[in-house]
Amino acid sequence: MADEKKGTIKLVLLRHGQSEWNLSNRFTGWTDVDLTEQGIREARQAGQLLKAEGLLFDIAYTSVLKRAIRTLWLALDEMDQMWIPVVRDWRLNERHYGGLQGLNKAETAEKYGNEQVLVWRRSYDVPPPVLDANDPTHPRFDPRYRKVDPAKLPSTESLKITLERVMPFWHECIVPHLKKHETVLIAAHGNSLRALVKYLDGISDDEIVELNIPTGIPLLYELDEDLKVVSRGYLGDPEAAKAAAEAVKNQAKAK
Ligand SMILES: O=C(O)[C@@H](CO)OP(=O)(O)O
Repeated sequence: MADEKKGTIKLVLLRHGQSEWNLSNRFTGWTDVDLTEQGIREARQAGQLLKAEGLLFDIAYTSVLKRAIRTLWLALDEMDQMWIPVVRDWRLNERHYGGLQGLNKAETAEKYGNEQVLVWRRSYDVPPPVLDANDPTHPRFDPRYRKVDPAKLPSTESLKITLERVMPFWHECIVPHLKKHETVLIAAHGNSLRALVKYLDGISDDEIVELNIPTGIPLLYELDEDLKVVSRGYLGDPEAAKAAAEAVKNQAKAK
């Protein structure tokens, strides 16, 4: 239900709650791990914050990975809005982490150095090492992607490559709803959301290195008619959001 036509347009970006591989500190990417107990609590708390904000969503979008899908369900459940239309699309998936998927982040930093790992994790256009196309975990063997053009299925992705698949989905599928003044919720992942935030906030390729998105804290945008950002901010305690983003940043440091 559109908010008053003259008011700002509301968009919420929500990173999934803590996943099993966030807990074990492993590069996750397209690996379909579930939420931990803490992740479930985070998703429910996110729903409570959205409820307290009085948001009534018209449509929600998520990836085809269960940590984001379940986060969306739990948040919608808290708001008693499980009835809204939900679109799942692979283009909102986490960035594909290539050959790093499954490796422990701190151990990888010990082996290759903090700087190399920072480049792999946060540089704009340097992709991590590729995942062998014959590796059984390659997306081309996963039935959920059977209708995706195999040429589009990644073996690794930089943030730039991620952005290049997220943005067409944004323009084709999400923008038309925002233009109708609908209130939109996107439950996705650290790096697919970094790509969107980079675009919305006009963050440069260099500055994006510093941006980390915490799990399970809704980021509310208010947009004008041209979908330019009027305001943005995490719901709830701003200090908690800052501390959680700092913790994400420090996950991949050698001990
Ligand atoms: O492992 C991943 O897929 C992502 C998100 O958890 O990690 P990072 O924050 O290191 O990009």
